[in-house]
Amino acid sequence: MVVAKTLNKFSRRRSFLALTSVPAMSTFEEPLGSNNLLTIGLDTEQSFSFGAFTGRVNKRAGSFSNEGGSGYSFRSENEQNVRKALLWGRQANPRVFGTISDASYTPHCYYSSHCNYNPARDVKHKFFGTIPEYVKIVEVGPRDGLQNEKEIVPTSVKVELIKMLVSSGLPIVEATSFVSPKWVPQLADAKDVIKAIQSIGGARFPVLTPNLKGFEAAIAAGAKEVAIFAAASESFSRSNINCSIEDSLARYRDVALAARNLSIPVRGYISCVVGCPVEGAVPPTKVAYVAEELLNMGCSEISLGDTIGVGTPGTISPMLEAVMDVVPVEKLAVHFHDTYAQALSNILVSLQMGISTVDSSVSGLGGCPYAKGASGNVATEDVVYMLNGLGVKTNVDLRKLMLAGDFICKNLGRPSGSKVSIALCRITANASKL
Ligand SMILES: CC(C)(COP(=O)([O-])OP(=O)([O-])OC[C@H]1O[C@@H](n2cnc3c(N)ncnc32)[C@H](O)[C@@H]1OP(=O)([O-])[O-])[C@@H](O)C(=O)NCCC(=O)NCCSC(=O)C[C@@](C)(O)CC(=O)[O-]
Repeated sequence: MVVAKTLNKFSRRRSFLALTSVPAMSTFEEPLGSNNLLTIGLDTEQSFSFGAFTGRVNKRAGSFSNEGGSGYSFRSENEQNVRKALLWGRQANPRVFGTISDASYTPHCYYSSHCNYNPARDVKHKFFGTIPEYVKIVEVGPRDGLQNEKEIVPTSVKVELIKMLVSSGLPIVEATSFVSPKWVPQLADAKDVIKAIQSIGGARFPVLTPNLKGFEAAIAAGAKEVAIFAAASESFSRSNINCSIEDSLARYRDVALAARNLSIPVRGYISCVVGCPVEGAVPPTKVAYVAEELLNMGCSEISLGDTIGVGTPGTISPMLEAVMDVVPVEKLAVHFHDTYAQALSNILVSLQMGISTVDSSVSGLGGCPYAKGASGNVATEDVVYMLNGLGVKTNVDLRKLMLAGDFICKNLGRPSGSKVSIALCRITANASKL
């Protein structure tokens, strides 16, 4: 009810960007949007290749035979059978925690379809017409994702991860934090990380700075953007940064002023925007208060963090509504942890309310050291998949992103926290058995 009311209000108040065109599904890892389901089978010829094997699709059986010997690819005149073989074949197969390699998960593995007439567009417009055409994804894996890791991740691995994330098309990769190494030992190499990524072009690399000391160290190392992090809960503020909300805002005013003098953009975070591990529910008015303070001190963007992942669309939407009364929607970002599997629903409702910046972490890495029980951030792969399904542009290449996820998961010795990544690895493994 609250959500519906909120959305109606937004529909009336804002001139939303309509999704006038739906991009053709160009790769088989793309989700099936409603438009595709209704227009399946429109193509005349499809091809699918995996390295060096060539086979032919048996239309009736939905399988294919090797015809090229040395090759590994197949071509079909009938999209429907290929799609069935690839997309539904996974259901019959056992659970596979496949790993991705350049050879098996290859850029030249493709599957195309073109939709000429799309009767689903009206439906899409009705329910999703308020969603922005482009969403900026802020990748927080190297910072939020790793800060809680017990085993120290080598600097070289962090740097390689950042490179891979940038090469997937992510425009912003939060690289590290200039915080006390006694508090967050994992990020004690912040200076080295920033120095090592200086030559990487094509993305921005903000870093967290809790005070002037951190800010000065970050700038000296070569950081060109910083983020400050307040909380909407008094208890969390004290456990995270060892001071009250008011004291933190005073510190951050100093940081923001120093940043302005150097023309350094400052992002502001607010943690515990709907719930706090100590205090429980957090009222939207408190979040709005901190957001306004951060805006007034000069933050160019304010990221609203559901640190312990307890929010649902029912609590996220009134919180957003309160914040939007004091901060322009284009300056807001959402930052959801997925503890209760609510993150994608919360992102969807945020997009419907006009938010166009979403934080996420590759492979769902993460958790705050000062929020007991908080699990990882929403996985970037899952966010990209959902946005692809909605026809929203991100400019992120899902395959390259999955390679980055695979790289860091192997280094951490654990499976991916991205459901999309796990599912697509299964498809790849199945396809390679065909
Ligand atoms: C904020 C402080 C520094 C206060 O820490 P403190 O102990 O209150 O500070 P202090 O001023 O008393 O200094 C104590 C020692 O720390 C040093 N120090 C002081 N500042 C720095 C600095 N910048 N860099 C390096 N060293 C520093 C300082 O020099 C001194 O060293 P000593 O004399 O004992 O050798 C500390 O509490 C801290 O570092 N906390 C880390 C908090 C953190 O990183 N939390 C995780 C990130 S926030 C988050 O994850 C939430 C978010 C953003 O993702 C959104 C969401 O999910 O909701």
